[in-house]
Formats: sequence, C-alpha cells, structure tokens
Amino acid sequence: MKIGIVGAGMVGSAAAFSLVMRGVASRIVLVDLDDARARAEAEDIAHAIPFASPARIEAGGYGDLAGASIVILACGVGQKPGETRLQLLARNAEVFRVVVGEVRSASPDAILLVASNPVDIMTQVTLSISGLPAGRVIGSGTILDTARFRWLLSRHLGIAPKSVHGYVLGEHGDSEVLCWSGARAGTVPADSAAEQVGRPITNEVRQEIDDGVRRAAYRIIEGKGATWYGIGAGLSRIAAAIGGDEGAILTVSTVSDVLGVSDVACSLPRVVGANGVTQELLPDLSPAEAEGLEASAAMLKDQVGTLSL
Ligand SMILES: NC(=O)C1=CN([C@@H]2O[C@H](COP(=O)(O)OP(=O)(O)OC[C@H]3O[C@@H](n4cnc5c(N)ncnc54)[C@H](O)[C@@H]3O)[C@@H](O)[C@H]2O)C=CC1
Ligand SMILES: CC(=O)C(=O)O
Repeated sequence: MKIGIVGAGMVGSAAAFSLVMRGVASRIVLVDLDDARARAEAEDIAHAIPFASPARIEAGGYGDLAGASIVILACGVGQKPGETRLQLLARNAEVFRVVVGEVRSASPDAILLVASNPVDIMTQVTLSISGLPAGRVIGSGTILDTARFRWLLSRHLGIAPKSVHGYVLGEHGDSEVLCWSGARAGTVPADSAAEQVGRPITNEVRQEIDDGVRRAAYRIIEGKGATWYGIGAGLSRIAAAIGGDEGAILTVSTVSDVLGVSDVACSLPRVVGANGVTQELLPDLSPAEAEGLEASAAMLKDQVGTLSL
C-alpha cells in the first residue's frame, strides 16, 4: 500500500517510522514545504528498513502522491507550551486551504487521515474542502487519548494494556470525555476487576488517571516541545486497519450527528476498514458522560461556526 504524508515534522516522521516498523506500507512519500527536511527524514527512516519489512520511502512533491491509498495530513503548526489545540485553528485552517486541494488533485482516490490540531475541526475543514464522503476523511481524534487511558488504567490494575479497554470520546482536547462506565479488564468491568486485584479505583485514582490523559500533551510539550511517538503509532494503527480491511473499532473523528449535535466531527468508537469509516457504535454512557459528550460536540460545532466553510 502506498501512503503519502504531508508534513514531515515530528508527527509525520514518527508516523512514517511506525508505518515502516509495522510493515504497513510498501511505499511512503513525504511532502513538506521544507523539502530538505523531508529528504533528510526519508533518508534517516530508510536506514531502519533493513530491520523491518521491505518498503520504499522518499521525499517528493504533490504529484508523487498519485496512486496513494491514504494521505496523512500532519502539516502546519503545533502547540507552544501552555497553548491549547484550539488556538492553532486559524493558522492550520489556512495551511489546509492550500494543502487539501493539492492532495485531492494528485490523489483523488486516497482516504485522508488528519492529524493536525485541532484535529476534529481540521477533519471538518478537510471534509468541506475535499468534497469526499464523510467516511473517507478520518481524524486521528481520540485514538491517542484512548491509548493513554488504557495504558494508565492497565498500569493501575497491573494488567496488560491490550487486555484493558476503555474509550475517550468527543474532542481530542480539553473537553474530552473518559468513558469510565464502559472500562473493562477483559470483559470484567474495571471497578470490579480493580476490587478483585486489590487496587480499587478510588475517586483520587480516577482523578489522577483523568488528569494523566487530559493533561498529557501539556506536560510533554512543556518537557520536550511536542509529542510524536504515541500519535505516530496511532496513525499507523489506523492505516493498518484501512490497509488490512480489518473492521477494527477505533476511536476516530469523522463528521456525523452526535447526541443531537448535527454535522460535527468528534470521536466515537467507529469501524475502520478499506473504505474508511463504515459504521459508528455509540457506547452505553452514564448520564454525566452523555452530558459531557454532548457539551464537547456542541463546543466543537460552535468553533466550526467561526470559520467560513
Ligand atoms: N492528533 C494528535 O493526536 C496530535 C496532533 N499533533 C499535531 O500535528 C501537527 C504537526 O505537529 P508536529 O509534527 O509536531 O509539527 P512540526 O512543526 O514538527 O511539523 C509540521 C510540518 O508541517 C510543515 N508544513 C507547514 N506548512 C506546510 C504546508 N503549507 N505544506 C506542507 N508542509 C507544511 C512544516 O514545514 C513542518 O515540517 C500539529 O498541528 C500538532 O498539534 C501533534 C501531536 C498529536
Ligand atoms: C499534541 C497533542 O494533541 C497530543 O499529544 O495529544
């Protein structure tokens, strides 16, 4: 599978590296305004190929995206310490107004996978500019927050993260909702599993995990300027689900109606395969979680209203 990546900065390069190490792509093309950066990243990542599956990676222009099955959009600016994702909106919307048209002309059949922040609104911007069906414009949404939630909960329970399930829904950002009521270890509700392993989920533990998920980006950006490994792995996981026509359930962002808020991009568990998102599965939510999700979707809808789409 050929995959294009526009934006060969930290996120785009980490995605490319993860795609190579997982053997998801046979060919990767990196496109960036800074061509020297794209060439350097491609060469550096190529040196990992002998330790992974055979693949080709190179820098190129938009024309080189022809025939790509997926194009990842990781271009634009990231947060400075203390900045929120929403504060990036005007700058990244401007970048996408140029980039999405170029990508669509070069690669009209590609599924577009959006990573740039604020990712939910950038997904909606991409859908609007591209004219593609909603299921073929996928934001990475809360795939990263869900991974952070599962990892922190698994660490508390002393159970492998792959056996611990729990979704983060809504905005990839400050208003996101950790769906505690549906969290499970295997098929056992997390609260019950926690009692059985002697590590109850007290209000304090819940608050610590919530903060660990919701504030993760702020802490990491304070320490090293940006985040990239987690989202790089998340993007390659989504690409693998598309490439393998897996029908995997992933918390990704697409434009749909969410709890009475119409036409808004935010994350729900969705089925992802060769045609992109084909189905969404609204989980059972507690009244507080449902209220939080509706508020998150409504806030995103208001933000989209500030753009002329
Ligand atoms: N969705 C998620 O979970 C996450 C999203 N992000 C977001 O991903 C985006 C990228 O972050 P980083 O890679 O850290 O930033 P970065 O600054 O390292 O890379 C951005 C790249 O975009 C390129 N670029 C800018 N304008 C362009 C244009 N018009 N055409 C082509 N390339 C262009 C720049 O030259 C640069 O190489 C940010 O918006 C960041 O907030 C970051 C982490 C997680
Ligand atoms: C930067 C960002 O969106 C994250 O790490 O969650």
